Amino acid sequence: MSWLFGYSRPQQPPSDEPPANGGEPAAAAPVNLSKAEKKAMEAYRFDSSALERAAQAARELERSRHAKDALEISKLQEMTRQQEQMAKIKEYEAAIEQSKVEQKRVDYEERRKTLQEETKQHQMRAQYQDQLAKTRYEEQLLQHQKSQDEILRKQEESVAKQEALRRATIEHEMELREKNKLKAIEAEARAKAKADRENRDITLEQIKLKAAENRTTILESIQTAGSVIGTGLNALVTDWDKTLAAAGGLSLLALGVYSAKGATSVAARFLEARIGKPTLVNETSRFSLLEAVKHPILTISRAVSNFKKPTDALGGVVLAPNLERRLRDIAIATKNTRMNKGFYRNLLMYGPPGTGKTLFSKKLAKHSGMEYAIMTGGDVAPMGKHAVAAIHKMFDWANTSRKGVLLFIDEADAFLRKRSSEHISEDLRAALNAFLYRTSDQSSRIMLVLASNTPQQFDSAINDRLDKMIEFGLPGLEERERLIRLYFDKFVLQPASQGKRRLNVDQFDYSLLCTKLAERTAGMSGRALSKLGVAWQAAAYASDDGRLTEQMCIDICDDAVQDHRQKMEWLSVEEKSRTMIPYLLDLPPLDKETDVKKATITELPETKEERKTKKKTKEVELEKL
Ligand SMILES: Nc1ncnc2c1ncn2[C@@H]1O[C@H](COP(=O)(O)OP(=O)(O)OP(=O)(O)O)[C@@H](O)[C@H]1O
Repeated sequence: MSWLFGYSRPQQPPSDEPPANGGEPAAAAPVNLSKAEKKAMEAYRFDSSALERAAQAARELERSRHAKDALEISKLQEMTRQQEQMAKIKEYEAAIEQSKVEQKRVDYEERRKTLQEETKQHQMRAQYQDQLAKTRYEEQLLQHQKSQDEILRKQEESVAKQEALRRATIEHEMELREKNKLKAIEAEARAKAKADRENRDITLEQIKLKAAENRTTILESIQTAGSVIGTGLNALVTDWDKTLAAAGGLSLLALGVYSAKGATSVAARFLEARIGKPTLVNETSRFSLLEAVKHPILTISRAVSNFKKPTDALGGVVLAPNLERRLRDIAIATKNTRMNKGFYRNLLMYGPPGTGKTLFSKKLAKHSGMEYAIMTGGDVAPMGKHAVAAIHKMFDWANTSRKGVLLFIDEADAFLRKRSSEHISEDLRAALNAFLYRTSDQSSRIMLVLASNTPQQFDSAINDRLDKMIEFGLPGLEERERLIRLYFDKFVLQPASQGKRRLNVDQFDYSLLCTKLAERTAGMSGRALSKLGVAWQAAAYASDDGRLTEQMCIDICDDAVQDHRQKMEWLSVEEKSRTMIPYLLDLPPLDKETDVKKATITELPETKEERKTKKKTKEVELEKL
């Protein structure tokens, strides 16, 4: 269709020739014009060729058969173009709307950020104000505390002054009273001496009269008694029947008295062996009628616990793993011996005090279904010549038990020491002999457990009777930690959790505390650690609100450590060298300069090298001693 409007045709250069259709020439080119004139002419020239071509086309169209169609097509084209224009307009409108939405979104985002920033600023300001208020409050508190302290200090000072004044007054008063008293006594003595001196003759006369009277009374009584006995004897001698009757009566009376005495003592011994508890036995799990009458509640509770299932022999006893293994074997063997009615083996337990010897022995008896009896070696010597009878009585009593008795002798070295020793008395020697006689054979009724801190003092015959020797050492680091946990739980956590008593515990890491305290308590025995638990409990009860804090635990532990070290220092040289060398070597030295109380829990423990050097130094010192 381009031909219709002629825009696709190549443009004809303007020519001077007349057009083919005979029309007018476009313009007559002026000839011989200067350049400037030509330029001026160019400005007014109009190219009419396009119009001409359009007119030509219109004419051709008029003549053409398809003129109408062409017009329709051009109309359609125009409409299409208009629709395209409309679509574009819509697109532009949509783009405008889109840009408006985008603008709104950006605005909203801006506003949100601004709001956020404002909130943040507000928060920061609030926090800062809060911080300021806190600081101000703390300062006020501090100020208040200071003033309180100052008041307290002044009050204390004034009380101390008053106290000093009061004491001085009392002392002065007492001094005066003492002086007055002395003066009174002196005056009294003087007056008495003067009176005595003046009444000397009268007093002497009185004494003489009294003595004469006494003499006369005694002489008269002797005369009367003599005459009565003489008359009686005279009558008896002269009458033979009376003499015989009197002799028979006296003999019968003597026989009656002696036989009654013998029968009573036999019956008493029999009853004592079955009902009572021998004097040498301090503690026993065995039922005794006398004990039941004396302590009924204790006896009932013991009887109830005896009916319970046998307990673990090592329950609640914390020992080194090796020792635990050995003791477990012994417990199993003892239980089987009892069940099979075999012969018991005698044990020796030795080691420093408070390491669980007695505790384990009791548990062993309970675990094996036996009864136990505890005696102390130190009780034998004071009994003197009665010790032999007491030992026999104890063995008789033990032999009457059907369950079997674990006879635990604490401090056994006190009476089972070497017979050749000069320090042993005759009575003690006799007691030892009696003991040796009663233990000469293996027994299926009595299991002997000797405990001693110095087993090297035993008589060789005693050593011969021992089947197993077990050393109870001081607890190591791990055992100490277990012990501390055990007693912290027993004495603090359990009563606190029951809530019956007035005891609370602060929130802190108990486990970490136990670990740290174990490091500090080197050289302390199980007994010392159990006392630590009791001390914590007591401190909590003593506090105002019944609350136990971490710092209280640490302070109490430090005190105990300090006391323990002091006790170790007090041990005599002999004791140190004889019994405690292996255990003392493990103990860190006591440094009097450092106040353990001030030390904090965060202190680093000694290094291995330091410990070794200290150990060596101590060894050398002990050797020198
Ligand atoms: N190994 C341990 N495990 C748990 N508790 C222990 C241990 N050792 C000691 N104790 C605590 O210490 C207390 C005293 O212990 P025990 O009487 O058994 O010591 P011991 O070795 O017989 O001392 P001693 O030679 O002075 O008689 C026990 O009742 C227990 O509370």
